Amino acid sequence: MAGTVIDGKAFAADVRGQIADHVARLKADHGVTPGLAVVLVGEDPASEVYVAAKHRQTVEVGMASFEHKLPADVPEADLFALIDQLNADPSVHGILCQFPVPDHLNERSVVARIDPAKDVDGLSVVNAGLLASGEKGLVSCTPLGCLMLLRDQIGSMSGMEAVVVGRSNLFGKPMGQLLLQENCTVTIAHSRTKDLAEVCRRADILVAAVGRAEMVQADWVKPGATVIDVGITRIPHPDKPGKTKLLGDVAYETVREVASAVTPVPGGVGPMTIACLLANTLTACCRAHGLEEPKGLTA
Ligand SMILES: Nc1nc2c(c(=O)[nH]1)N[C@@H](CN(C=O)c1ccc(C(=O)N[C@@H](CCC(=O)O)C(=O)O)cc1)CN2
Repeated sequence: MAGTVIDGKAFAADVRGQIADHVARLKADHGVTPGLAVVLVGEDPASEVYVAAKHRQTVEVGMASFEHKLPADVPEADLFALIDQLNADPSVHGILCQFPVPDHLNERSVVARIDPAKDVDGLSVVNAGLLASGEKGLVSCTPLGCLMLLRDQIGSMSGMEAVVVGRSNLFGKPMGQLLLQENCTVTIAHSRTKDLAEVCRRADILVAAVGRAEMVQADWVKPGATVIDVGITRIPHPDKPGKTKLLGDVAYETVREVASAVTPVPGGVGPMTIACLLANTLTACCRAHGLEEPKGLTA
C-alpha cells in the first residue's frame, strides 16, 4: 500500500488559522499588532513571488506588513541603514532580507546586522547558537516547518534514526539540531558522505535538502520510513511546452511505495516556510511585550 501523502498546504493553512486567532486576541486584549518587515534587494522573479506571498499572508493573519524594495545595486551602507532603522522601530517585531541577495552583498553580514530578537528567519549566529545549546531563540523557518509536520505525523521521535541530507546553515544544520532535541540519533550527510544510499537506508526519518532533482530513489529508503522532501528544482514541463514543473530531491512516485509517509513537491514543506515565518513573528512580538507565547508554534 502506498504511503501517506503529508499535506503541507493544508497543515500550513491550519497553522495560519491558529496564528490569526492569537493575533486577534493580542489586539483585543493588549492593543498590540505584530509587525513583519521584509526587505527585497533587486528583482529576482522567484524572490518577488515569495515576497508577495509573505505580504499577502501577513496581512491575512492580521499582522502589519512593511515591504522595502531596494535596487539591485544598493550600497551595503544603505541596506544596513534601513536594517538599523527597522531594528529601532517598535512596531516592527520581525525583520528578514529575502535571499538570494546580489553578489556585492554578503548574506551573513546582512543577517548579522538584524537584531537577533527580530531575526525571524532564525539565521543569525546568536539564534543558531541558542538552538545548538537547547535555549530559547528563533528557529529557521523551513526546519521548524518540517519539525511541525514530523510531530504531527509521528508523535514521539525518541530513539529514531534520523538522516538529514544537506548541511547548509539555512536548513541542514538547524534541522539536525531540532531532531536531536526530539531525541533522535542524527546523521547529517553531505556531498562527501561515503555510500550515501546505505546511510539513507538506516533512516526512520529521512530529510532530503540537497537541491538535486529526484536524487533519493526508492532503494535508498527503509520500508516504513517517513520522508521529508525539502528540494525544489524547476524544470521545463515535459508535456506542456513553455510551462515549468517543480521536482523535489525525492523520486516521489516510487518512494511513496516504500515509505510510510512522504511530503510532495509542491504542497509539502514549501508552504510551511511562510507559515513558520508568521509563527516566529508572533513569537518575537509576544517576547517583546512580555506576553504569553503561542503554544505549538515554536520548537
Ligand atoms: N530570507 C529567506 N530567503 C529565502 C528563504 C527563507 O526561508 N528566508 N527560503 C527560500 C524561498 N522561500 C521563502 O522565502 C520559499 C520557498 C518556497 C515556498 C513554497 O511555498 N513553495 C511551494 C512552490 C511554490 C512555487 O510554485 O514556486 C511548494 O513547495 O509547494 C515558500 C517560500 C529562498 N529564500
